[in-house]
Amino acid sequence: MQQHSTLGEFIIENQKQFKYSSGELSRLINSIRLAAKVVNHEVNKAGLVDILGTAGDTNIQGEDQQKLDVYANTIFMETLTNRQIVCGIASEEEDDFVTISGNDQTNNNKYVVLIDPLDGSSNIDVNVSVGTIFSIYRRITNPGTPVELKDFLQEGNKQVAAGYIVYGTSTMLVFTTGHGVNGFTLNPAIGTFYLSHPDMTFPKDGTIYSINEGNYVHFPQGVKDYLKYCQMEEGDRPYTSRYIGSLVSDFHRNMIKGGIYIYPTSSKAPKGKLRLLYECNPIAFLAEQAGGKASDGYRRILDIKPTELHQRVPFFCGSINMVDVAENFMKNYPDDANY
Ligand SMILES: O=P(O)(O)OC[C@H]1O[C@](O)(COP(=O)(O)O)[C@@H](O)[C@@H]1O
Ligand SMILES: [Mg+2]
Ligand SMILES: [Mg+2]
Repeated sequence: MQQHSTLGEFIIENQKQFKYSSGELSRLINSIRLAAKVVNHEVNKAGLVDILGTAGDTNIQGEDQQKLDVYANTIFMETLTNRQIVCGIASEEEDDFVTISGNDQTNNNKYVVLIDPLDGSSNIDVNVSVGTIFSIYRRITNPGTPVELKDFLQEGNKQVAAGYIVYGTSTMLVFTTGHGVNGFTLNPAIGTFYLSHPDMTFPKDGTIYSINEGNYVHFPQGVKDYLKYCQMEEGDRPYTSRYIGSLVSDFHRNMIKGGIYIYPTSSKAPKGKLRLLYECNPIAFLAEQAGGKASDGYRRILDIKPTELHQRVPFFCGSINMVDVAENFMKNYPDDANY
């Protein structure tokens, strides 16, 4: 007999904790749960169906869209649109934000969602775990009026909820509404998410670092110095290098075991690679809610004022003591703070 509470039960039990709890946020998280199950079903049989490889188009960031990027985007967009629970959606795979309006062209809903439908796209074809990342804000324009860009360009510290789904050895949905972080594992036999990881907490320290060292020559000096520190024979070092190449999966492992993930600027990617609004902000919110830390090497990610929908920022995220040490190396090169 299943002892764990289900995600549905957890949402009902904790709804009163949700900011402005009127049931709308619960319905929204429930819809994300539904879309996650549909995408999970397709991910699991990738290789048997025509879902591998590129879709033939590029997104606004010039990346070749994978078929699963497009599929996951369609499922999340349709699921959230059809249920009339959001007033706008921004996605990695959509050039501009999408306004969801009712039959009367207005929308009285309070929330906007920003989403990375499929994270870790380079791993889809090689059967390595991938994910979905979501971030939820309360709109700042008045309900009933058209949604505007400013509803999406809010600082990360204004998020009302954020989370990810990892499609790995098991499928998990991990999220926060600002009251800690909880993880739910999908029981594929009955299609139900169960609370398997209550109150997830980032170990203050760890011995894992995650970075694409293939870009080493392009890294800022502060990052090179930190990597040398990680690899020195001293105390609990050298640390172990682990890099899956899916932000969600690397973050998930580091949150459980302790570790740091870094995607810095480089001469190839002057502003870094990861997108502030639907990758860094939601992951940073989760990290902080679990007792970890997230910055761009200098500033708290959640305090960065966004200026563009698809803007990129450098990302340092993980165990608080490890991020502190990495930042101390970056501080030696203050000019690199102006990326
Ligand atoms: O291959 P690289 O340059 O190391 O980049 C890997 C990083 O890029 C990403 O794949 C970017 O996300 P998308 O796959 O959603 O575009 C991260 O998940 C991952 O951490
Ligand atoms: Mg991504
Ligand atoms: Mg993506």
